[in-house]
Amino acid sequence: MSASSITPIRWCDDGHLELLDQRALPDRHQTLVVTSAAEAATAIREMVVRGAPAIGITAAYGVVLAALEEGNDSWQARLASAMTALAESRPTAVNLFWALKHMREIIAAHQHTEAAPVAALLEAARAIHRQDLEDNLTMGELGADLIARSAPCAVMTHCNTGALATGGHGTALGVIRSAWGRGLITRVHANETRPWLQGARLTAWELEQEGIPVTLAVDSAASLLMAQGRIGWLVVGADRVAANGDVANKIGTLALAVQARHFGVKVMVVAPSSTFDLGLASGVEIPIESRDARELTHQGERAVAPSGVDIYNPVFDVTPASLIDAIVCEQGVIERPDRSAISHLFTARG
Ligand SMILES: CSC[C@@H](O)[C@@H](O)C(=O)COP(=O)(O)O
Repeated sequence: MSASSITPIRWCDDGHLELLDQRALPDRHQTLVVTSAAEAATAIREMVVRGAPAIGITAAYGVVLAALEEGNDSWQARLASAMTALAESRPTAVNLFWALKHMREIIAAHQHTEAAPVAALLEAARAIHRQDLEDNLTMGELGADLIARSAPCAVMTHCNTGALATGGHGTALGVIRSAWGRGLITRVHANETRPWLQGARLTAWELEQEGIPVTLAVDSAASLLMAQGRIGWLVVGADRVAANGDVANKIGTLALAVQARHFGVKVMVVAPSSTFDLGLASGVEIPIESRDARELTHQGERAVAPSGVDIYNPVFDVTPASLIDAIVCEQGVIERPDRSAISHLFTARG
């Protein structure tokens, strides 16, 4: 499978969704068939599909599945309850709520039709999927232009922000792909990303598919790599960007940004406009997901912590805007992000 053919989400015209099961990667490539909105919500919750844009796209197709379902309730009631279940699947990535809002607008426009507006909902879900890929390609070029200022250099990335996490190409990994294609990058340092290992299992795999040189290291090696002057840019994605430019992303991003500032490494956040939540004044308002203690206490079936130990397992953190050099969005690049720069970008572009 080449990187360009990695397709984590596929709508099938007989009315079901196929998800590449990311829990089994990199050793097994298995597909999960999803036939209802409830199954789509479970797949998001259980990380069959993950990454902010991919979660939003899956939720949009989940609404289409609900429209295709049959039952005694009105289609309006059925879709309302499906959207509640989808909205409860994961709390941090705002792309999920953005996609549901979009689908809700389609439903509102067809409120009085007798049957659920399946065709219109499917077209909307497909458009969200397509647009995400287009946005990633745009951001890839914009981000690569920034890297060009210090090229050639090695970059560090965290978590997985590639084709697996999006409609294709990727956000931060999309910038890395584009920059590699332009000869601007010498190597990618991927952090393993404890505890779920998105960096080891998914990012290293995606980069290897494409022949982009990648070195995998434990998360705690990042500061040493930066101290040795081996990293030009830290390039990460986002799950939610507040109106003042604070960024929620995979746990560990905050520590990386602090270290980067200390060692003079530039920090780039790559996020489409669907990841911005301009209704939140700052990052303290972003809901942070905590996941199961077992992610820390076990490796597979083996216990690696004493039974019953108290566990703290937040899976995102918030990096203040002051530690970010640039946010790359498909609408444009925001250097030294703050409230006024963000508001200017979105008002200028609509
Ligand atoms: C394009 S992806 C940006 C973020 O969604 C990514 O960095 C991330 O934190 C994903 O977290 P995950 O818990 O794997 O869904």
